[in-house]
Amino acid sequence: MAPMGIRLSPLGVAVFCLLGLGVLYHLYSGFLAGRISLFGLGGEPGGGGAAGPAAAADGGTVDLREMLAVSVLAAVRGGDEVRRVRESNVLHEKSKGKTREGAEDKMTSGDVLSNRKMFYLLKTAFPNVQINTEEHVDAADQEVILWDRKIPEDILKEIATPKEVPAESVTVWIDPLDATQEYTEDLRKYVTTMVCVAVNGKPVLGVIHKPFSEYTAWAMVDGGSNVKARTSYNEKTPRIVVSRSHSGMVKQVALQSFGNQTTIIPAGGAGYKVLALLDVPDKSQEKADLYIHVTYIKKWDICAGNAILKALGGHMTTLSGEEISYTGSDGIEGGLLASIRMNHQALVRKLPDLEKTGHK
Ligand SMILES: Nc1ncnc2c1ncn2[C@@H]1O[C@H](COP(=O)(O)O)[C@@H](OP(=O)(O)O)[C@H]1O
Ligand SMILES: [Mg+2]
Repeated sequence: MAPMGIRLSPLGVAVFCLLGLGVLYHLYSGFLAGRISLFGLGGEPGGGGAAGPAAAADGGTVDLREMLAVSVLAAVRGGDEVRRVRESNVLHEKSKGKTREGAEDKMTSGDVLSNRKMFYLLKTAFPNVQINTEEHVDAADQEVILWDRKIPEDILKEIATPKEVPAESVTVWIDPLDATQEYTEDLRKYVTTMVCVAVNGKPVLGVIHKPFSEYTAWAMVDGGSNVKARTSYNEKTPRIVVSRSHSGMVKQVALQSFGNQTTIIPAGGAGYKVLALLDVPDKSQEKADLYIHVTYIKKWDICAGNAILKALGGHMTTLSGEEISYTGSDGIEGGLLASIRMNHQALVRKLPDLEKTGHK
């Protein structure tokens, strides 16, 4: 029975309902915004759970062992995209512009889709760390890729304890498809996906994955690795692996420094060329004693290889022997020299000064 003396005005009911809807909308949009910031680009960490952000659990620190585990997974998942696109034969090849030397800087669906998987897997697991990646990340096309936080046995076996560092000291470098030029030419053996973690600009862990042979090399400085150096290298007349598509004057530089007996091996991909210096079981992998590059190159191309070489006692420096800092600008100007189990500084002394000789 309706209470006596109270009349419900239709206008009052409508205003009341609208107010109610407003309150509900406010609450719900706040909740949604919270979810988006959790998984979004650089949002504040929150929540927990199996796949919750690592930094939140430990007051702004991240465990490098966990970062290694998720980096391996990211390289493999990115590699699955790279392989899938290549096998579909629909690459949607585009030019991003030209390099300084005038070569086409190419991009394909393989680069874009691999980048999306790798970036969001790492960003979801570690929302507080800086991630620099070769390809543009489309914020309108976000993907939440949960990680189960399981560290694979081979990593646990090599690295027994967690290695915490402040999240703000970390810079991650992703190359979702190294050797894009060769990928478009269907030269599959050169193609890799790479992840590198630098701490205060120093490369500390690297992952290089070959999607077409499903081989993955990883190493952490002062941690462990699943790859090692070969037992011997030819320092006197080295086999030198160099770029086949961004070579500049590298052949002249190599022959001038190490003599005409030197064998030059042109190859695609900076990841492939670092693996050429190591003891890699993959049959499609050529072997070399040194890796030299003379033109400009980007840090996502070289950071993972630098970290792996460093972890195994090798070196990657500019041609004048300077260490490379993996913060700040995207690229390096001074060329590259990579070696392992050799006197690196003695090799540097054999090289000409590129600025003076104009051999870039
Ligand atoms: N002069 C240059 N300018 C820009 N990028 C360069 C470069 N030389 C090499 N690179 C990049 O470094 C990687 C290895 O090069 P190369 O195969 O010639 O040795 C390639 O990366 P991506 O394939 O990821 O673009 C290539 O584009
Ligand atoms: Mg690339």
